[in-house]
Amino acid sequence: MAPVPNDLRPVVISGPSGVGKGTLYKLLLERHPSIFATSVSHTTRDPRPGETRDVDYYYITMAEFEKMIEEKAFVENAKFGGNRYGTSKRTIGELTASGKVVVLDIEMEGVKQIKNSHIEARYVFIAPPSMPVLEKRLRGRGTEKEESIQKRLAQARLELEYSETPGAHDLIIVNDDLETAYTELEQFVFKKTQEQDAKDEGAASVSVED
Ligand SMILES: Nc1ncnc2c1ncn2[C@@H]1O[C@H](COP(=O)(O)OP(=O)(O)OP(=O)(O)O)[C@@H](O)[C@H]1O
Repeated sequence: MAPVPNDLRPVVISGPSGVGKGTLYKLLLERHPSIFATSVSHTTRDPRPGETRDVDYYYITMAEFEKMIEEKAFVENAKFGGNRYGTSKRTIGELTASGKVVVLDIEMEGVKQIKNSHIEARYVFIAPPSMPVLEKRLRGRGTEKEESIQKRLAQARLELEYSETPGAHDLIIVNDDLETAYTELEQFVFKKTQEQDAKDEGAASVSVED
């Protein structure tokens, strides 16, 4: 039977491009589909062939997007190639209220925004074993041109620097061996909160006295 998580706070996964965030994120959702959920983002870009409205994205106009920013409806939002993307507080709130643990795959600026939005969340940073290994994975994936690889490696250095800021993340996982990294992630997300630990200890001592 699938374990039940004690902590429903969203899990924000970040780390440099090519480090394996997407791979770890997908494993978590595949192995525990009834526990974890992805949050559907809002975007101003048009749907691509094969995408489904309200499943892949909530497609909205630029005016609607700007209104949502004004209303502080997003925990984070970003612009890529002229299009805007955002994660809404409401989407996260509804999923959490339905008992799911929301997992977010977010880049560094988004992580900083989520922290400023003051939502309760847990922050996991995925680090590469080394820069040469990261470069090898980026090249091995075969999805990037040379210029894009260099850009991603430069950004990776900034992300690694940020990960060294005390308190920036609750956990840093070095993704060397995939299954080992996955186990660390799983253990972290199923960990009890300190309050639950204290409550359980209290309950245990009562039963001992009984
Ligand atoms: N522990 C690992 N050992 C070896 N290869 C790995 C490991 N984890 C992931 N990979 C491989 O590294 C490549 C990059 O992984 P992935 O696409 O998940 O990275 P990402 O961090 O999500 O990148 P992006 O932010 O660009 O989407 C993939 O080809 C993946 O199969």
